Amino acid sequence: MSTSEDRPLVSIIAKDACVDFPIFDAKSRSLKKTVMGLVGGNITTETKVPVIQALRDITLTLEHGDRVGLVGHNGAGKSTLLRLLAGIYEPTRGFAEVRGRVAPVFDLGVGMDPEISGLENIIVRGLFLGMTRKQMEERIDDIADFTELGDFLRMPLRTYSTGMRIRLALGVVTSIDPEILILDEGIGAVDAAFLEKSKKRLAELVERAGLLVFASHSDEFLRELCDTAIWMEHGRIRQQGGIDEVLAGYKGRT
Ligand SMILES: Nc1ncnc2c1ncn2[C@@H]1O[C@H](COP(=O)(O)OP(=O)(O)OP(=O)(O)O)[C@@H](O)[C@H]1O
Repeated sequence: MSTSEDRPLVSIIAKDACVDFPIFDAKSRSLKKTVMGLVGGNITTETKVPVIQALRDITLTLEHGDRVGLVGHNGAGKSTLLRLLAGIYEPTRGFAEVRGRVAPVFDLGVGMDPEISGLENIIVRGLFLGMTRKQMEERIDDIADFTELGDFLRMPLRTYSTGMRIRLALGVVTSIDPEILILDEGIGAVDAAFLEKSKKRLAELVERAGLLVFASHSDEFLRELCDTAIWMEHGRIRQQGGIDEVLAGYKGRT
C-alpha cells in the first residue's frame, strides 16, 4: 500500500475496516435473545457482551471525481459505512483514512435551532457543514430566494411546518462547497414540485463536490447522481461496480 503522502488530497481509503457495536445493556438472557433475533447486521456472543458487527472487512479506495451510490436492505450497514467514510466512526479493527473537507448530510434538520430565525439558521447550519460565516453571508440571498419562504425567514424556526423546514435545510445544504459529500437519503420528504426544483440544485452540488457517496433506496435518484455503486449485505461489500450493473445485481438477488 502507498504511504499517505502519495495519496491525492481528496480521497477515502479503507483496508479491512470493521465496526462493532457492543450492546452493554443486553446482558440479561431475554434481551440477549431479542438482540440475537434481529435481522440485518451480524451478532456474535463469543464475548460476554453481545456485539453487533455492523461492518466487516471493508476495503475500498475512493478518489476525487467518484460518485458512488450505496444500496442494501435495512440494517445492511449503509449508514454505518457512511459514518466510517465521513470519519465520524473509527474502525474497531482495520484501517480507514479520510482526506478532504467532509460535509456529512445525514439528517437535514441537524444543526438547526428552533429558537432563532430562518436567516440565522442558514448561517449556523452552514458553519456546521464546514463553511465560513463570510461564505454563508454571501449566499444568504440566493438561499432565501430558493426557499420561497419570504418574510417567514425572519420568524423563529419553531413556527415553520415540516415542509418549510426541509426547504430551508435543502437550500443551505445545496449551497455549500464540500470536497467530500456524504449524503443519506431522507431528502425525498418535500412536495413533488419543490423536489423537482431541488433536483437541479442537488445535481449542481454533486457536480461541485469532489467526491460523493450517496445512500438511497431510490433507483431513479441513484442513477441521476451516481455513476458507480456499492451493494452492502450483512455488513460486507457484496458487489461494487457500475451503477446499472450493481442495481441489476441487487434487484435480482434471491
Ligand atoms: N449505534 C448503534 N448501536 C448498535 N447497533 C447499531 C448502531 N448503529 C447501527 N447498528 C446496527 O448495525 C447494523 C447496520 O445498521 P445501519 O444503520 O448501518 O444499516 P442501514 O443499511 O443504514 O439500514 P437502513 O436502510 O434501515 O437505514 C444494524 O444491525 C444495526 O442494528
